Amino acid sequence: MAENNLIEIKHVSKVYDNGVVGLKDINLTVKKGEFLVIVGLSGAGKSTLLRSINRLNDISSGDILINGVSIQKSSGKKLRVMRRDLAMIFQNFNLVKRASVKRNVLSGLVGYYGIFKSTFGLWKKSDIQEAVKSLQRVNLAEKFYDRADALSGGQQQRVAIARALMQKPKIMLADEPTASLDPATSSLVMDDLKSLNENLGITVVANLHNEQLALEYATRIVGLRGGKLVFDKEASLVTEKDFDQIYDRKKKITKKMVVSEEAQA
Ligand SMILES: Nc1ncnc2c1ncn2[C@@H]1O[C@H](COP(=O)(O)OP(=O)(O)OP(=O)(O)O)[C@@H](O)[C@H]1O
Repeated sequence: MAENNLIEIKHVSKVYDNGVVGLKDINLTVKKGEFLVIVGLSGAGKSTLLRSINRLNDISSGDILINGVSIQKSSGKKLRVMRRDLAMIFQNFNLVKRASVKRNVLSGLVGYYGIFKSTFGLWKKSDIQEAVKSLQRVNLAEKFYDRADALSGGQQQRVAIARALMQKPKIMLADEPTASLDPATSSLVMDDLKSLNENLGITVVANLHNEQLALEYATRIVGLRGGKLVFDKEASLVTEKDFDQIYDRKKKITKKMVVSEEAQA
């Protein structure tokens, strides 16, 4: 394993129990510190791939290594310890809506405390201080005692990021983190992800529908289509043509193109 390879996806395929093929022979390496964005149409396999990385999905063949260790072959305590390095945020935020922000953020420690202590809120003072710090990172410290469902969608997503930070992850997996948000709020959430990537050195792997956001925030972009990897490029090298391949867009015929094609004829 090269020293900087944090996630190695090797010949990964996934066939669901009903026969639907989610992923076909995916090979992908994510290096420490990258901000990798996965783009593709609905059904392209983005969620399947992301959920395979922390083994919320089992894969059908191939292997996935985290820091050189197969998560696919790990179980029990070893798997639980590996998962501490892998935080995840979701399109629907997945907060306990009737609970306070404080409780939601502290629940990010469940991988360290276990379910019992988390359920009964048996937190150490130092953890409570850490929760405040996590919320400060997403500029929401003043919401500590509010109920989660009293916050806007964007604020809830940022609380979800603060919760994820509690587990001190090396990798942040973000499954369509802005899909439920308006453009301005989406940028705030993406800014938070960028900040933890740049300031805390957390590697980010995010699924996004929005190609503009992908181009703006990613260091590298991977395109999926029908479960297959179509392109894998540094963000600055990704072209309109790359996106056309995965979004099935026809070449737009503009007046200017007709004139220039006529001139060439
Ligand atoms: N639990 C499941 N059982 C059966 N098929 C599934 C399951 N989850 C996903 N699929 C199928 O696998 C394929 C890939 O789905 P996936 O959710 O990974 O795509 P996606 O790119 O994340 O799409 P979206 O953006 O809509 O979430 C699709 O054909 C989908 O219908």
